[in-house]
This record gives sequence, structure tokens and C-alpha cells, in this order.
Amino acid sequence: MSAPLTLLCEDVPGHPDFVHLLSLPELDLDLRYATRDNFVGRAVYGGLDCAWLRREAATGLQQAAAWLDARQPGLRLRVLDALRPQRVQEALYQELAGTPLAIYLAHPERGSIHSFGMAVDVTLLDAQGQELDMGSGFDEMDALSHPEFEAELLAQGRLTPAQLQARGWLRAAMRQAGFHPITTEWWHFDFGDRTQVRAQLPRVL
Ligand SMILES: C[C@@H](N)C(=O)N[C@H](C)C(=O)O
Ligand SMILES: [Zn+2]
Repeated sequence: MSAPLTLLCEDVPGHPDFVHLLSLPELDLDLRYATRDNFVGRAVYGGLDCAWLRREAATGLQQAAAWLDARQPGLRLRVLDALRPQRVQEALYQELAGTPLAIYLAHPERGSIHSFGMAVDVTLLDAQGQELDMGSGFDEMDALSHPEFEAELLAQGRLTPAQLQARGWLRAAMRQAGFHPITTEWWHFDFGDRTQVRAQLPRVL
């Protein structure tokens, strides 16, 4: 029997394929779309609990945290977004639709990997709990945030070696745990094969 193609966000709690991120003490959580501290300027989860990931992605995040702790003690992962139900992706997309900034969001028809509980937005905290300087902020929709331009931005003096080193630690930790970065956002990582995720896993509505 094939897996159901959709799942209501309200049915995620207690679902065996999902893990609540508060059950993983090695992670710091600051889900920005649950607050007004995001590019929309208002809370967009609408009261939904979005601190969930599919079990395989959650295990990957734990592996990334352990890898980091072994190499850079004191550095921690801060999760900025995890499961993002389809209705939230649609609300975010509406904010940018028809503008050049729409490239920074997956089109809701195609679906964000976040909506399958298989993507995370993450940054790093230092031993004092301060976010590392990554050269641009979360959801700063600008060339400065694009990993694809980092070498050029460094040569131009628009990113510093320390900022690139911080991004490098984040990317190395996530990659070795099975996450894949994207070219336009240093903070975004998809777990596993995106094509398979879209074809085989239920989208959370
Ligand atoms: C908007 C940004 N935080 C994000 O997650 N973008 C990716 C590409 C997405 O929409 O899946
Ligand atoms: Zn993301």
C-alpha cells in the first residue's frame, strides 16, 4: 500500500514518523515564524505547533550536533524553522508573490521540503548563546546570503574569512549528517533526496 500523500498538521503530534524538537536537548529552538521576528513581521504559524521533523531528519540533526560538539565544543545548532505546513508556505509565498524575492521560497504548488518535515533552517550559537556572525541574517534575501557567491563576496571584502568559517562549520556539520545545502540561503538544508521526498512522503497541510 502506498503512503498517504497528505497529513494534517493537527495529526502530527503522536504520529510515529515525527519527532518533537523539544525532546532533543542538544538543540536550541528559536522558531522565527512563530514570532514577529521574521520577514513578514507577524507570527505566521497561527497557533500551530511546528517544532517537528520527520524522524530521519531529526536523527540527522542530532548527528550534526554531536559532530560539531566533538570538533568545536561550545558551538550549538539553533533551529530557526523546521516543519512548515503547506498553509504556512502558502501564506509566506503570498507575501513575496510577483516580486523578485519570490525566488527565496519554494512555490507552494511544487512544495517546500519543510512541508514534509524534511528541511530545517539553522544557525550556530557560541558558548555564550550568541548567534555566530554569518555575514547576513536569517531570511536576508540578498546575494550576501547565497553560498554560491561566497568566493566572490570574500574577494570583494563583503564577507570576511571569519563569517565564511562560521558558515563552513555549519555546512560541514549538516552535510556529514545527510543534509544538503541550497545555493541561495546559507541557513537552509534539505535532508535526503528532494525528489524522493516530494514523490514518496506525505505533505503536511
Ligand atoms: C524562506 C526560507 N526560510 C526558506 O525556507 N526557503 C526555502 C527555499 C523553502 O521555501 O523551502
Ligand atoms: Zn528553509
